[in-house]
Amino acid sequence: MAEEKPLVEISKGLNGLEKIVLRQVRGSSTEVYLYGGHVTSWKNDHGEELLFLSSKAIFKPPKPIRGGIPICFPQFGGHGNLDQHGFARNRVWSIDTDPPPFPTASANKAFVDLILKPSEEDLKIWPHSFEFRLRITLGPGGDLMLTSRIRNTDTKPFSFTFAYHTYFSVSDISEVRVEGLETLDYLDNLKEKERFTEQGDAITFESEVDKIYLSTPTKIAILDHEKKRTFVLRKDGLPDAGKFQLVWNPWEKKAKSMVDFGDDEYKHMLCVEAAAVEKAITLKSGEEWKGRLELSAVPSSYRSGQLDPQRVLQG
Ligand SMILES: O=P(O)(O)OC[C@H]1O[C@@H](O)[C@H](O)[C@@H](O)[C@@H]1O
Repeated sequence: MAEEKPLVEISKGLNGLEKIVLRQVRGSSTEVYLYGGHVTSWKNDHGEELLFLSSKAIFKPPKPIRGGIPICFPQFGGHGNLDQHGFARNRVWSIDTDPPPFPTASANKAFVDLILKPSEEDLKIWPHSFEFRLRITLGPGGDLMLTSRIRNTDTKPFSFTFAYHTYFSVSDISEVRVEGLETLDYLDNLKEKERFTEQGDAITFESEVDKIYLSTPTKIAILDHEKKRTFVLRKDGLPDAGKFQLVWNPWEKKAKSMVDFGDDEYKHMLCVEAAAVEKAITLKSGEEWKGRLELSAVPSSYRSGQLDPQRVLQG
């Protein structure tokens, strides 16, 4: 019998938008829309969804998709003249059929390479030529990796901010802890970016949160007690970017004000975003920046004390 191989399929998604489905032999899968270069689904070997996608998400340009992993580029949030979070998340990307060599081995991995180049219209609002290559990889064990390679193809330098705006699916936000950010300094977006220091143990949630943590470690864990699941987030090669981590949950009031978000859905999501925000990245002509995010979901028996979160962080 032929050996089973990971699969890469192109199909039509919602509203006829093109999507790519990556499947691993043990059952994990991920879906990526060309619209936004946007990962909308990531399932483990048991077919359980690991990312949050709003039931009210609007899969129609120019509205970005609510949930999954939006790519914020060339501007994070309102830090500039562009629309919130830049335009990469609401442009149609292409499949990159001839990507430059990739340093890591691809054996047994399912992956797809996407590319975004600015259109004439984009150049009017952000006058810099670039090539943004995004590789999305599903490892044999179901780990999801996103690698961004952004090249300045212009004659002049440019600067940008960036984020992987990852929406995780959680059973109940009040049962969730984030480990790895405790005792760090953060800027509070809800208090005009005033700087505070996180006190005490792991981060828990009981109201709206919109914080930019500074000088964060390369590994962070999200513990979902009810689901007995721990997400481990690793970021590599994000030299400056790796120092920032955003944590966002709109909570009840803001949720109600968002057209593409269910009133109660804030209970089932948490955004923990690897980002380059406070200090923009500058690329000279011909230079390339690379930022990688790796996500894994492991069963945790944290409640019964079998899994020490510190081991997850340091291991
Ligand atoms: O509604 P958007 O544009 O997708 O943004 C969602 C949120 O994204 C977060 O990253 C920001 O810190 C929040 O301030 C913002 O509300």
